[in-house]
Amino acid sequence: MDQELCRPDDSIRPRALDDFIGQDDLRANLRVFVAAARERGQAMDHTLLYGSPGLGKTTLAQIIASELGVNLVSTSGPVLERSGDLAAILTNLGRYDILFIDEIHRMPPTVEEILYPAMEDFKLDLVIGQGPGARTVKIDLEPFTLVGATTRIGLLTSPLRDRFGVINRLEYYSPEELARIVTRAARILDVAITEEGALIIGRRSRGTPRIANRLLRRVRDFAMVGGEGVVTVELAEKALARMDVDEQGLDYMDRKILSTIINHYGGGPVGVKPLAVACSEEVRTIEDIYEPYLIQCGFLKRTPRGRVASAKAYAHMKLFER
Ligand SMILES: Nc1ncnc2c1ncn2[C@@H]1O[C@H](COP(=O)(O)OP(=O)(O)OP(=O)(O)O)[C@@H](O)[C@H]1O
Ligand SMILES: [Mg+2]
Repeated sequence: MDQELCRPDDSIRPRALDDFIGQDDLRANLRVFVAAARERGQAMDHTLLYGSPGLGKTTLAQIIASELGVNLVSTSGPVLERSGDLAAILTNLGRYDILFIDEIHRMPPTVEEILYPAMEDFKLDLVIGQGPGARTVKIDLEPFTLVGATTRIGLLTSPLRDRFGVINRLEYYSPEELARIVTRAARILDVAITEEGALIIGRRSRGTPRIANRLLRRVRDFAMVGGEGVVTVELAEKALARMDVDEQGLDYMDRKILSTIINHYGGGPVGVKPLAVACSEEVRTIEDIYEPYLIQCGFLKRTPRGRVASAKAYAHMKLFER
């Protein structure tokens, strides 16, 4: 229990490609790339994974390393403040290791520049000294694979993007896939759940495994306290209603965004900044987390003049008027 509290994701995070549910095309491709790299005895091509938060980018990076049988070294864009930070990591990589850089779009330009020769030729250009006496030395690196992850592919510079051999987009999951993910997690967490109960959670998880797993944990609490211990349709529906998650999987903030556009801005268009202020939320959070799903479901449209609520949004929000 303690361990679960500290690292809530670890026990249910899939460890092998076979346990990873959904993203079928991507998974099939990765299987080929991994097998080919192993067969050739080379580092796998640099791989970029992009998609909304919680769709499995970090999980996949770990799986790639374990399928290749190599070490994974993890860091993230914002952590790499100076080029020396990245140089230290690169020189310590072992042969064919995976270097995972999360939020790679947030790497400072000076750090990004030393990544180019490292990715291309497995070389590091180090500048030693300062001023007129400064000189560059080239250091050979072990062949490695860079796995980059980002929620914002549009913010990647093109020189960086072009150096990835493989660029993969993670899609939202279907309710059925999410139900399978929930069923698998329930088995690991020792929660009894019916097939239909899992589908209810799957339908309301915004296409996102991380949310599905989080809802499962909360529904489990309701099943244990005051329930029969089994997650049935009735129990799942009751628990999700208590958590303010509606039938479309929208939560309080999603509905607040829609109702703000409809009631304060006549349905839009409204810019994301005033919208964020009106909702007391950060622009980035709205852009990265809420908007993509609202757009995907057809509740929201992005136009050059701002965000617009769709007819579907009006119909959905009517349900909440009293
Ligand atoms: N395909 C999948 N099958 C089963 N579980 C999954 C799958 N994808 C993700 N998960 C679960 O969802 C959780 C979130 O996944 P992960 O941390 O890999 O997302 P991410 O894309 O890296 O998100 P972020 O952008 O926020 O870093 C994981 O702990 C894992 O348990
Ligand atoms: Mg991640």
